[in-house]
Amino acid sequence: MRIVVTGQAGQVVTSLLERAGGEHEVIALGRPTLDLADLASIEPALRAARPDVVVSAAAYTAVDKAESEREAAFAINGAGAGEVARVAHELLVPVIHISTDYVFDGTKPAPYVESDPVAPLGVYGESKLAGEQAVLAAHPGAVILRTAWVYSPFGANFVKTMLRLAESRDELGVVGDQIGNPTSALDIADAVIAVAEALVAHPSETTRGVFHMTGSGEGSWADLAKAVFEASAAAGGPSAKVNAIGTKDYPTPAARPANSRLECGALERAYGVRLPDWRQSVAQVVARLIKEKEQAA
Ligand SMILES: NC(=O)C1=CN([C@@H]2O[C@H](COP(=O)(O)OP(=O)(O)OC[C@H]3O[C@@H](n4cnc5c(N)ncnc54)[C@H](OP(=O)(O)O)[C@@H]3O)[C@@H](O)[C@H]2O)C=CC1
Ligand SMILES: Cc1cn([C@H]2C[C@H](O)[C@@H](COP(=O)(O)OP(=O)(O)O[C@H]3O[C@@H](C)C(=O)[C@@H](O)[C@H]3O)O2)c(=O)[nH]c1=O
Ligand SMILES: [Mg+2]
Repeated sequence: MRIVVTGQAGQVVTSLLERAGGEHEVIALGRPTLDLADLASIEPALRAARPDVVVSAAAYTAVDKAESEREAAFAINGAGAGEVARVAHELLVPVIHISTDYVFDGTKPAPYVESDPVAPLGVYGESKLAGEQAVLAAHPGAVILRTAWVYSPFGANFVKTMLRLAESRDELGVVGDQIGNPTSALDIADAVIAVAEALVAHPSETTRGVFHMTGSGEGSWADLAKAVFEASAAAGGPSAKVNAIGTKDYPTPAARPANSRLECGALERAYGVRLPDWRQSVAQVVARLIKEKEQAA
């Protein structure tokens, strides 16, 4: 199977390249060949790559910066994502589009299901919601996978930020009143490949639409930071004391949902896919990061 994925060095695209193994071919299409902000670049790039399935993983992901770059966020996450889906439909191949927990406002006192009303708090979430709508309008057979709190050995993410901060600080204040489901991009890659295999092998037996897909188990950002330092200390890496603080004590340009938890049972029922427990995956990623850093030194 030829999996064509948007983006070049992002966490999910890099994880797909690593996890596809010898079994599937993964072709990563990034700028300048495929630029989501340049709609005319998308069709020729996707056509030339001859996909069996398209994974739409590239996005404008700078949550705070998006507040002052609304146009760029909407061009990339809204119109760009819609064009990727339109071309996939024209090429008669399935599209798997990655979206986010930030489409919700976080006021629900329980994990969100797919049919819950969306109400993004910031520009990033609004632009990703516009993308979901554009993708579904352009490709009626699209599968949208909403994930959350993504970390990996690659790119920029909260886990790597915590390890970097611990190099120079003994204590860190981390918000304890936003809860969600930390998700390893490597686990996302395994799940996306499984969904892609089903879509390509048994298209008529698959359910399409929106699915939630996060790591199993929940926690706050402070819990995630603590898990990072536990794993880091065990592997001989840096650690810091985590002080759980309130959202009000960590002001940011973009508001974030207090409850980001996503209920993922529908994906398991439709595709038999369930992601591992987040603590186990965090420990694996942190151990790898520490080991790679030692080897590089
Ligand atoms: N990170 C997270 O915590 C979460 C992410 N998501 C979603 O998951 C998906 C993957 O995220 P993740 O891998 O973490 O993203 P990253 O922030 O790691 O990488 C973003 C990717 O998008 C690419 N990109 C950005 N702008 C453009 C553009 N104009 N044209 C083409 N490519 C572009 C980047 O390109 P380049 O390789 O050139 O830098 C990069 O490959 C996204 O859709 C995101 O919205 C959902 C929930 C949580
Ligand atoms: C670095 C840092 C962050 N925080 C807080 C700020 C924020 O509330 C929370 C997470 O901060 P970040 O900016 O790393 O995370 P953020 O960029 O909001 O992460 C989001 O990215 C997008 C792309 C998504 O789709 C979401 O699912 C989510 O993963 O932690 C602290 O409390 N202390 C700290 O030292
Ligand atoms: Mg960030």
